[in-house]
Amino acid sequence: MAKQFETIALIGIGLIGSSIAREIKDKGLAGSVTVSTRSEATLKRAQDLNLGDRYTTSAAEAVRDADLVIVSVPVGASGAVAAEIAAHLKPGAIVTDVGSTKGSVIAQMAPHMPQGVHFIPGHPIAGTEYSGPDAGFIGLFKGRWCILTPLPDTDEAAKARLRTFWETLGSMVDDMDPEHHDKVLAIVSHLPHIIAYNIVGTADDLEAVTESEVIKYSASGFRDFTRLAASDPTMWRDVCLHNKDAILEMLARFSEDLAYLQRAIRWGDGDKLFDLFTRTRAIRRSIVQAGQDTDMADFGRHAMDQK
Ligand SMILES: NC(=O)C1=CN([C@@H]2O[C@H](COP(=O)(O)OP(=O)(O)OC[C@H]3O[C@@H](n4cnc5c(N)ncnc54)[C@H](O)[C@@H]3O)[C@@H](O)[C@H]2O)C=CC1
Ligand SMILES: O=C(O)C(=O)Cc1ccc(O)cc1
Repeated sequence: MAKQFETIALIGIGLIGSSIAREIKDKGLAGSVTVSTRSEATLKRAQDLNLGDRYTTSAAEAVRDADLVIVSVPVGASGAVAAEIAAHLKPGAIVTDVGSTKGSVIAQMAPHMPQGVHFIPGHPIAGTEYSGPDAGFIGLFKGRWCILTPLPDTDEAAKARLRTFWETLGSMVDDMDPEHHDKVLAIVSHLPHIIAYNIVGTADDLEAVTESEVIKYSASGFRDFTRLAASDPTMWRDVCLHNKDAILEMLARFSEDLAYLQRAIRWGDGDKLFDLFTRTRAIRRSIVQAGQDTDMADFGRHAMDQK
């Protein structure tokens, strides 16, 4: 495939950054890739995995000659990274990110972006419960959505280049308003993770009561929750803190609906239960039919296989 950028800088080289690095190398999308991350140990691991061409712990140094800068760090670190790179960005460079929240990332990064630099926030809706440079793999983004949340007055040519980049990685690309993104992702991604952390925590607290049988007899439903609940604690702490309003709004709605369910069970209202379960089954079936089954467990297994 043809080269799309002369130099790409990857700031943060965990699951997402290293998956992007592998794709760039595999598809020959850059003349040169500079990898930067805060810790020496992670950088060394990235070098051992041969994820880039140049390696540095200085994000400022990494972006100096980059035409495309991709920030793939926990969302709480976005502001610090933006502050560090701002003065060193090349005029005309495209700066993007992959953070799971968009309003907060924009609030943290946009004020630092100099005139003449194209800041286009993004979010690939693709991942696993694994983290770190070893967890990345080619194919992670294939057939998955990548949402761009451009600011008003974003340069169309720069946006088109970023769109083409993600499409080359196999993604389908959509534009979205950041506030809308944060609400949608709160219900389809953030709440499921919070619910998983909660149910696994509750089961763990109950271990004494249930004589340690929770893990022993865990059925596949509970196991599905444990996969999500194994996701990176730093990343998900940051998501919760940085999409606070939308998450709290969705949690309130969720609690209300749970109370409705609780009431139906208490009063033996089988019709209500049956109606809800019928409606939700139809949703799952329509997702599977549309070929949009986000069974990330497959990705998880794939990542494990690569280790
Ligand atoms: N894990 C997932 O399934 C998905 C994650 N995301 C988003 O992608 C971003 C990265 O997530 P992962 O790759 O999964 O995380 P990860 O934990 O695998 O990697 C994070 C990387 O950021 C580096 N880092 C942390 N703080 C830093 C700082 N202050 N300066 C420079 N580097 C720093 C770490 O050393 C590591 O290289 C997050 O914002 C997350 O919300 C988006 C889609 C899916
Ligand atoms: O592992 C899973 O099931 C995921 O849902 C992966 C994921 C995590 C965070 C995102 O912002 C996008 C995708």
